[in-house]
Amino acid sequence: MTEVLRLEHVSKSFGNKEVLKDINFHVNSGEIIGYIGSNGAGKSTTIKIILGLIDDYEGDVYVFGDKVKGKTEYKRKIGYVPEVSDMYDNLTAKEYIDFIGMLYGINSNAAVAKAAEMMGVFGIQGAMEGRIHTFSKGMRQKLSIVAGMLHNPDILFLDEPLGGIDANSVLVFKEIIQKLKNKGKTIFYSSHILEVVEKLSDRILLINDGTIIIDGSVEEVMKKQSDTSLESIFNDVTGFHDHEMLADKFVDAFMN
Ligand SMILES: Nc1ncnc2c1ncn2[C@@H]1O[C@H](COP(=O)(O)OP(=O)(O)OP(=O)(O)O)[C@@H](O)[C@H]1O
Repeated sequence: MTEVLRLEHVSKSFGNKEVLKDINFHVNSGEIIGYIGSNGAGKSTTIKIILGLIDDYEGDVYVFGDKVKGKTEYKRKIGYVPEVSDMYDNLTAKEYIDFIGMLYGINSNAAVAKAAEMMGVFGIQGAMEGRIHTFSKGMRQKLSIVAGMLHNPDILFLDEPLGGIDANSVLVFKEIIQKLKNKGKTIFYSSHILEVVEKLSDRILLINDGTIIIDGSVEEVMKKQSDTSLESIFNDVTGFHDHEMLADKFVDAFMN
């Protein structure tokens, strides 16, 4: 097993708001990491720092042992499927894939042929000539997945990747993740759908208010917390027990 990613004492503030507070973890090849936390906990900020989209942070990020601050070459080893993709809506899928291929130095015909095969797996091969602004939410997300994986990255960051994707393609996607793991790829999976995270992940990283409060295998974490599901662990460690009261409050307001 090779160490592919390490964060050492990473902290980040926006103005006087401390969003990440001394984050430390490392990840090995072939691991599927479920990165979870409440809204605003700091998940996307962590991922953006690793991707080099935010570079004014404290501490260090290492990818394959090299410090990445200020560097770009390492980005070829990383794939990113964002939660909301900034696609160029007026392009066709083919033009978009061509553009992504160009960014990674993949020849146009090879990029389009590879994408067509991957899109076919998700049942959207017919969309290649369509303009992205005409796509459904799920079609956009499938194209985003294909685009993020086109360059055969070693580490894949998936931020809520299943949004809008139909149940059959979700099944295929979960299999793909397992098979990529078996090929030694590392998957960093961030999602609020905890049933999926629980099933997919080898290891859970739970960030709360900018601090990693859980780091361990799903079994270890459940044993330690004496809980039976990731959802109840999440509720417990984030100190949330008010769902019934809050639902009553909402319904009361609704009925008034
Ligand atoms: N560019 C920015 N400027 C100011 N504050 C920011 C910026 N980006 C993020 N934040 C703040 O940092 C905190 C963490 O945000 P982040 O997007 O990392 O959370 P998250 O865990 O990904 O949340 P979610 O689950 O809702 O996607 C939030 O309070 C957010 O308002």
